[in-house]
Amino acid sequence: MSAFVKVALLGGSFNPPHVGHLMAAHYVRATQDVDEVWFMPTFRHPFGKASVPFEHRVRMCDRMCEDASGWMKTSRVESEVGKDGRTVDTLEFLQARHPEHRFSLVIGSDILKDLPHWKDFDRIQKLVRVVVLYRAGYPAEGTVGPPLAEVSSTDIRERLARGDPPTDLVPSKVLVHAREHHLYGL
Ligand SMILES: Nc1ncnc2c1ncn2[C@@H]1O[C@H](COP(=O)(O)OP(=O)(O)OP(=O)(O)O)[C@@H](O)[C@H]1O
Ligand SMILES: O=C(O)c1ccc[n+]([C@@H]2O[C@H](COP(=O)([O-])O)[C@@H](O)[C@H]2O)c1
Repeated sequence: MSAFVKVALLGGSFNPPHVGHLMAAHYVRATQDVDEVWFMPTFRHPFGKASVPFEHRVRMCDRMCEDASGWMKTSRVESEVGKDGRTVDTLEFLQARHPEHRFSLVIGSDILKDLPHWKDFDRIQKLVRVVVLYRAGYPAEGTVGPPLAEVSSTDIRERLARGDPPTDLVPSKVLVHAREHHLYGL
C-alpha cells in the first residue's frame, strides 16, 4: 500500500453540480487507483465564466458528497490560492500544502479544445497525472473509459429557467439546497 493519499482533483464551475460530476467521481475512484476525489469549485474563473456565488457552489458540492463514505470531498482551495484561478497555480499550492498527498487532475474531453489557452499546461503535465474522461458527445484521443453521462450544468440551468425541474439530472440534496436558497430562479 502507498504511503501517500492519492487524490484526484475535479475542478469546475459546478453551477450547479450534476449527476455527470457524480458519475465521473465514481468512475475515477473505481478505476484510476485513487483514494479520494475532490471537487474543486472555481473561485475566480480564468475565462470569466459567471456563476452563482462560490459559497453556494461549495455547499451544493458538499451535499453531493454526503452519501459517500468520506472519499468524495469538496475543496475550497480556489478561494485560498490568492491568484487568478489558473490550475497550475492551484496545483503548486496544493502540493506545497499537502506533501503527503499525490494529486492527479481529472478533466472531461470537452475541455481539450481549451487547453492551448490554459496557463502552462505543459507544466501541469509535469506536476501531476492528467486523466481525460470521455464526456458523451466529445470523442477524442487519449480519453479513458466509456462515454459518460450526456448532461451539463448549462442544460440544467435551461430546464430550470423553463420551469422543468431536472430531478433526474441533479442529486436531490443539491436541488434541495438550490430550492432553499432560491438559486437559478427557483
Ligand atoms: N457529463 C460529464 N461527463 C464527463 N465529464 C464531465 C461531465 N460534466 C462535466 N464534466 C467535467 O467536469 C469538470 C467540471 O465541469 P463543469 O462544472 O464546468 O460542468 P459543465 O456541465 O461542463 O458546466 P457548463 O455547462 O456550465 O459549462 C470539467 O472537467 C468537465 O469536463
Ligand atoms: O489554468 C487555466 O488556465 C484554466 C483555464 C480555464 C479553466 N481552467 C479550469 O478548468 C476547470 C473546468 O472549468 P469549467 O470552465 O469547465 O468550469 C476549472 O477547474 C477551471 O479552473 C483552468
